[in-house]
Amino acid sequence: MRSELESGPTSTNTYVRRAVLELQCYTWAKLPFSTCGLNGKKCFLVTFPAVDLMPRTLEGQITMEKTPSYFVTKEAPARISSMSKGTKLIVVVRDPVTRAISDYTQTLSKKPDIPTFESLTFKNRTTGLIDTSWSAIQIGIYAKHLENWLLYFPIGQILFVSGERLISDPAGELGRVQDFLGLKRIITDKHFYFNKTKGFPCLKKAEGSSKPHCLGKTKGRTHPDIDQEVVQRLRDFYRPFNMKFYQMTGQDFGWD
Ligand SMILES: Nc1ncnc2c1ncn2[C@@H]1O[C@H](COP(=O)(O)OS(=O)(=O)O)[C@@H](OP(=O)(O)O)[C@H]1O
Repeated sequence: MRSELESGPTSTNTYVRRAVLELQCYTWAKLPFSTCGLNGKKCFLVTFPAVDLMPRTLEGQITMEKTPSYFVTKEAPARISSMSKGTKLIVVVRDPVTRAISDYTQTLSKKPDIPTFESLTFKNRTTGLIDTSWSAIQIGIYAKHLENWLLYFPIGQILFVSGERLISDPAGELGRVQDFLGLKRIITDKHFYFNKTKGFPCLKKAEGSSKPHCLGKTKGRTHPDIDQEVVQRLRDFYRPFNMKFYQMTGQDFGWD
């Protein structure tokens, strides 16, 4: 079985699915590698007994699975590697400060009573000590998570997609994804238009339809205003980790 795993915005998955339109594409958007206690293929099959019933991935087909939390799940690399060492991994990353605020905004939309972003950020506001145990902060330490993956996968088997460029140059970024997956470049500039109201690119035509397709209502939520001193403190906190991440991936994401 040849499989690809993707961690990051759901819509990237949608775009990739369009890129593999001519191929058969299965998507299992569940958590087989992060939630069950067993290893590798066994773990996958326990969570997905139906996998046995599915046709095998044949030449010319791609099997995809998409779960954002894999990238930060300690057990995921070993489990995935033990199921299929050749799995290609795609991770969408964005500025960790914006990511933290976005994460907080999403939680706030579900639980309006949570404390402020500023109070959750610090262990001690006076000393400026950041609370790295808060998941919104912890997830953005990409270099640390990547170290864990590199114990099981070579760096060339992981593609890092820039969340920022996915907005400013979707076709360019999707071009990299198509190349990485060994696909013909089907998705190009002509498939997108920029929707100013949404602030995101949209597909001119949705899959199997003649109508445009934009991101859903829950994407691109307005972020709350955060105290600029706190934002600066977070920028300082992430800088060394970002630099290490650029070094490890050989890509400058331009987050400073
Ligand atoms: N295509 C594309 N390009 C750039 N950015 C994108 C894209 N799709 C989703 N997003 C942004 O990613 C944030 C989380 O999105 P998702 O809800 O899809 O992620 S998740 O799969 O639920 O984790 C969310 O961030 P916020 O805008 O801060 O809420 C999305 O807007």
